Amino acid sequence: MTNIPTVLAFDLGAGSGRALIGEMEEIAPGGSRQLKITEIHRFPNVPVRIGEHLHWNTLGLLQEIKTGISKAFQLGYKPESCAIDTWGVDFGLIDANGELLGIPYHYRDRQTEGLVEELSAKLGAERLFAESGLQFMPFNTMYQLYAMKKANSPKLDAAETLLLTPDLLNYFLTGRKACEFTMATTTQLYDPAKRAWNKPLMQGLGLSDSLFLEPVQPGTEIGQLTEEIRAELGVPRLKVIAAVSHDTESAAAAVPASSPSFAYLVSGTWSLLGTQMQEPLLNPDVLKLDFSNEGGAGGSYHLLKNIMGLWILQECKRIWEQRGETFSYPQLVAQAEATEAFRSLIDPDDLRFMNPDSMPEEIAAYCRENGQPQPRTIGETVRCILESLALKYRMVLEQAEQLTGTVFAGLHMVGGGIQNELLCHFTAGAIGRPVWTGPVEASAIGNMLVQLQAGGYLADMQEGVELVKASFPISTYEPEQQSEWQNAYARYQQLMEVMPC
Ligand SMILES: C[C@H](O)[C@H](O)[C@@H](O)C(=O)CO
Repeated sequence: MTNIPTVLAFDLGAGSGRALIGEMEEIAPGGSRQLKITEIHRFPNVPVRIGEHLHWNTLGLLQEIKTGISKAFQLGYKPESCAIDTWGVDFGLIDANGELLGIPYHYRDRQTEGLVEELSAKLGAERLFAESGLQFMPFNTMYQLYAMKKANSPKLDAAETLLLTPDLLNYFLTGRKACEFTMATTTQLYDPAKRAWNKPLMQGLGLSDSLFLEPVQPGTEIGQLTEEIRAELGVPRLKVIAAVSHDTESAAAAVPASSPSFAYLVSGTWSLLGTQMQEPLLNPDVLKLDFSNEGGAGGSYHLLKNIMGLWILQECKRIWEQRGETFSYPQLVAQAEATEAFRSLIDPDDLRFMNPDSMPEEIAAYCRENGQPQPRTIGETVRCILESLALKYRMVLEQAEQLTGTVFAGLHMVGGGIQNELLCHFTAGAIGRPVWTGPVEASAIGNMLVQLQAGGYLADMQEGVELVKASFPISTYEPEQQSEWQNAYARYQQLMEVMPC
């Protein structure tokens, strides 16, 4: 019997993490191949508040990763390698003895409030953009480090190395420190034009430039599981590979597009809407429209925008549950469907939605302050969120077209958010073009493709995309109710003029 190439992917999102096995099966001898994915472990990712700060439960996440590795072997799989992808920007600091200093901050921690404005005034927004290519988001690594600097954090003085979350977890697994390229590009301290760390900027902020390791490309072997972990788990040798470690870009690498130039939306806690480029786009229009250039697979760059995403709905659901009103997502969507269309709209990217004490009340306040009826029911609130997201997607899609001079035939949506079919319908309606959805597990699949390529089973990532197309169904949503969506978009544009993003 021939061995089926098997890999283990860990995909960690802001709300939950998953371990999935990927098996590349030959469906006819010498013929076409398919990727079969099996989820073997799922765990919540719950941030922890200590005093005034919000942190990740990094050690808990490591423990869940170890459980995922154990389960893989207990279930009889023989993965050749494993790899981890996570959200961007966050990090741990390692001291001279190789130990973690403190507990990594969560990107929604409030320590960076006001720092976008402060650093733009101090250094110039133009310079910051030209040298990072990034959207001005308060949680970018640069602002987090600057907040620590301003607070005289002793951790910064004691730190020898900064490891971004996937690199940190890889370090715990292997004892090897590395910095993966796509994560490095989310820091705002990496210069995309020079493809190098921005040491003058680090020095200007009072940060030690030796904190940052030379980036490695996805597919690089980080090392083997440490002897200690193998003994603890009772598992054989296992290679740890650098994935496209930033989950957004991992998902983008798995978009089953047929055209070389396509627009995608990675839908989850965040909505990341963009398109792949070969080189970063760093002109003043990109700065004005506040887009990001983030590193992707194969050294590519992606022009994209972070949109607040389903976080707004997740937070409402959490608050309603606290009040004893517990509904599943399908139940929430059913309530939204039964309400009046386009009653009230919000700008999902207003920073007030970043981490408010009560999301439903924040939405109601936004509507009131903008002369709109405030949502009265759960269904009305959910509808307001989903319609507003869809309209925002149209705005950002059109901006991406304007910046790249490309007209996109439709939008590929991937990630967990595509399970919300109403959002997919609304998106097709809002953009007035087809929406193609799938696969749900795009980030984990992108992670697997990198491992399969590193193992020599795929010639390149394009062959990986063909594998995705052969393996996972795509659903199509056609645009409907076009005059209603046009009117809503006109209203939405007016709202954006009042409160620009
Ligand atoms: C901080 C955000 O999570 C990040 O910028 C975004 O790109 C992401 O990684 C979403 O998972």
